[in-house]
Amino acid sequence: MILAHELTKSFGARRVLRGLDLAVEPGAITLMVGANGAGKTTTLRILAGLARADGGTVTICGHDLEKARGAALARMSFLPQAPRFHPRLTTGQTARFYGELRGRTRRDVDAGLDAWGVLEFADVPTGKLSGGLRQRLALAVFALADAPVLMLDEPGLSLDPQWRRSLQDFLVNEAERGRTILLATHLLGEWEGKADRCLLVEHGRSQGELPPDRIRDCFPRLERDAVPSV
Ligand SMILES: Nc1ncnc2c1ncn2[C@@H]1O[C@H](COP(=O)(O)OP(=O)(O)OP(=O)(O)O)[C@@H](O)[C@H]1O
Repeated sequence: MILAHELTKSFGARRVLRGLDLAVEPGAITLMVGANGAGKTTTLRILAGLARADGGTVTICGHDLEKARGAALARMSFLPQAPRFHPRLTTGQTARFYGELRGRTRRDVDAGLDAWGVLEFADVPTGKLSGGLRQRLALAVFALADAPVLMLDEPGLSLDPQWRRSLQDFLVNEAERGRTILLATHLLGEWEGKADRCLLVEHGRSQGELPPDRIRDCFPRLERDAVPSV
């Protein structure tokens, strides 16, 4: 379970989060949608412990992210919007590094690379992978954590339709296993009818929920940019 209460964050004079609350339940896929600049990435980075909020609290599976940081971080896996790896390390070296951090065997790592179709690139430096292949490596690393809380920032953008479908199947299955899944996306059509909940973020605040089977109809303004005023 992910709980956030009254999150605030500013970059200089720009107030990006203005008291954002959210509660994300286990056993479901919860989308976070909103216009460009609404604050989705900022929220996810705070929830993942990569950025500090100016105010508010975050709890991951009952562990306060400030007071019990290690316990909270150990229960989550985060896929950033543009994952970056050391360009000279190979796909296999990269996955094994993260696998070791999470206590996975070499066999688990290879199975993960295979599941995401990148085992055949195990000896290729990550700097030479295409964008989609790099994203599939990132997904393999993300999945290796086998964490109860999964957070993803626009995971499908660089994937071809077949792998976007595989990603969806993976997340539906993880939700059925009881994982807590929070995913920021603009690919609304793909998730209609697949996600369980859809949280709307506008101008750094939660603005309620959209029906998960009619997301596009309910929020046509997502087509436009809407950068919050300072
Ligand atoms: N490091 C930063 N320094 C300054 N401003 C930032 C920084 N990171 C984000 N912002 C600003 O915060 C606002 C929210 O950005 P954020 O990336 O959270 O939005 P988003 O909802 O994820 O948008 P998108 O849909 O375009 O990915 C934007 O106005 C952005 O320019």
